[in-house]
Amino acid sequence: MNDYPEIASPARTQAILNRYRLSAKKSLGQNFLVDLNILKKIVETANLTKNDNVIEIGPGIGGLTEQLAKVANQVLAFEIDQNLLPVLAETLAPYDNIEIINQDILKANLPEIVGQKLTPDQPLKVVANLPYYITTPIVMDLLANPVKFDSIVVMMQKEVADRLNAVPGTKAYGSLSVIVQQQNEVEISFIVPKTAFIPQPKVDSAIVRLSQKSSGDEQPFNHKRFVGFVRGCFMHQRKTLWNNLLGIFGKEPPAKAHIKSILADLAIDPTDRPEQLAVQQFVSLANAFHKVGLLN
Ligand SMILES: C[S@@+](CC[C@H](N)C(=O)[O-])C[C@H]1O[C@@H](n2cnc3c(N)ncnc32)[C@H](O)[C@@H]1O
Repeated sequence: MNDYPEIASPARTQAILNRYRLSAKKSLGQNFLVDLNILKKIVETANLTKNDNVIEIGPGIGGLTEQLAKVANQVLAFEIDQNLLPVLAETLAPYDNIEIINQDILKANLPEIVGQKLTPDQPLKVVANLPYYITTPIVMDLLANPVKFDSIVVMMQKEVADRLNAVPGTKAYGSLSVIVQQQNEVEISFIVPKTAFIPQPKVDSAIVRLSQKSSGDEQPFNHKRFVGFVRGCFMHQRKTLWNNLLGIFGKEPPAKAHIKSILADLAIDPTDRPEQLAVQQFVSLANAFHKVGLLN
C-alpha cells in the first residue's frame, strides 16, 4: 500500500519528531512504540479482519494506526494533541480508511460519533496503546459506554494490568479487578519491555485483552451503581467489610440491621476484608442492598 518504511521504526519516529520539532509530551503520556514486531503482535491479538471497525485511542504519530488500517475496514482514531495532526496527515496519507478525531476520548460522545461514522452491523473493536496517566478512567468509560465493543485490546502499565487480572486474596485485587472482571474475561496477552518505546517509560507494559463474558451469572441491577458500591466497599481496604458497609450506608438502625441480615443471608463473614470476596459476591451484595432500598 505504501513505499515508505513503516512509521514505527526508531529511526523514522525520531526523524519525524525532529522534522516537526516535536518532543514527546510527558503530560499526555506520549511514549511512542517503535518495535514493529510488537505492533504486529498487538494487531494479531486483536484478531482483526477486513470486516472489523476499530477505535484507537491516542494514535500519536500513527505507528499502530498504520498497522490497524492494513487489516481492518475502518479506523477511527481519537487524538487529543493538536500538534500531532499535521504529522498524522503526513504519515497516514497513504491510507483512505483512517479518520483522526481531534478530541479528548474522555469527553467524546462515542455513541454519536460511532453512529455517524461507522456502519452499525460490523464488529467494533478497541485497539490502543493507552496514555498511562488516564488508563483507568479510559477503561472504566469504555466498559460503561452504551457503545458495545466486541473486544478491547489495550496496552497499559504492567502494574495496572495485574490489577485488572488479579484474583481474590491478593494485594493487587481491588475495585478495578471486580468491576472489570464482572463483565469481562481478562487476559494478559504479553509483556512489552520499556525499551520498545521512544521515549522509554519507567516501567514495563502489558497487552491486555478484554472480551465480554457470556455467562449466565447474576448481573448487577445497575452498572453505575454497582461501580459506586464496589468502590465504597474498597474505600478502606484494611478495614473489615462490615466497617466499609457502615461507611457506605451509615450506622443508623435500619441500615445496620439490613447489613447484618444481608451478610448473614449471603453467608459472608462481616470480619472479612473486601479483598477476600469473589466478584459474584459483590454482585449479590449490591443487588440485596438494592432490594431493601438502601442502594438505588
Ligand atoms: C502511549 S501514546 C501512544 C501513541 C501511539 N499510538 C503509539 O503506540 O506509538 C498515547 C497517545 O494518547 C494521546 N492522548 C493522551 N491523552 C488523550 C486523551 N485524553 N484523548 C485522546 N488521546 C490522548 C497522546 O497524545 C498520545 O498520542
